[in-house]
Amino acid sequence: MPPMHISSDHPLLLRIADDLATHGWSQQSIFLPQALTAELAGECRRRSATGELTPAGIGRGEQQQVQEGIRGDCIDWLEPGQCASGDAYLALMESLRQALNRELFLGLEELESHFALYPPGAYYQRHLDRFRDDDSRTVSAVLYLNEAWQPDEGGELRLYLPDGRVHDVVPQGGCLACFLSADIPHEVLPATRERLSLTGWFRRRAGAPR
Ligand SMILES: O=C(O)CCC(=O)C(=O)O
Ligand SMILES: [Fe+2]
Repeated sequence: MPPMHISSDHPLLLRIADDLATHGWSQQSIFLPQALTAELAGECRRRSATGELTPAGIGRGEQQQVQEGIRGDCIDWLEPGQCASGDAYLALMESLRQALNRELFLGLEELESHFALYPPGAYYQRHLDRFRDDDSRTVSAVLYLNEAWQPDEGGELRLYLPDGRVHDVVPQGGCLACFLSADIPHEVLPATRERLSLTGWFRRRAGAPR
């Protein structure tokens, strides 16, 4: 993977900041170069094949439970230094973090991200990404890793917008969906094929004023 750097004043990142400020969400259909998307998809599949992905839980800490009736995906956290494609993604997200802080004064301090795989038929019921006992998740950013997703394969991310409308994001490879974690309820609809993503949350210090 060639080293990739996007400066924090790249127009794509400024557009995301502007969308978040104006609407609370943003969809960038061509966010990642195809080669990087393919490498990240390969890493997600590799982790699946070696059993590194595990059923995702609901909630935090000791209250965490696996409930397939609420969410049916398997996940594995991405840490720096694990793979070149992951590091390239983290570098991009660092530029996005700097852009959001500079443009929107969000005070985002860190990113947590995991690979996710939804088997066919799996879904994630409507929810908010902010935990009741921890308000540090501020911006959610979901990157899709699915090559040539067809419109009839389902698997949309359905956003419930503040104005009462819904917006469906097709999980097409290279597409990034961002939204304010506390403000936009959303759900993942079931798909007829395996659905891969890399989901990140920019966090502020827990307890910081909104
Ligand atoms: O994969 C998606 O489209 C969204 C996943 C999600 O909502 C979550 O992991 O909290
Ligand atoms: Fe979510």
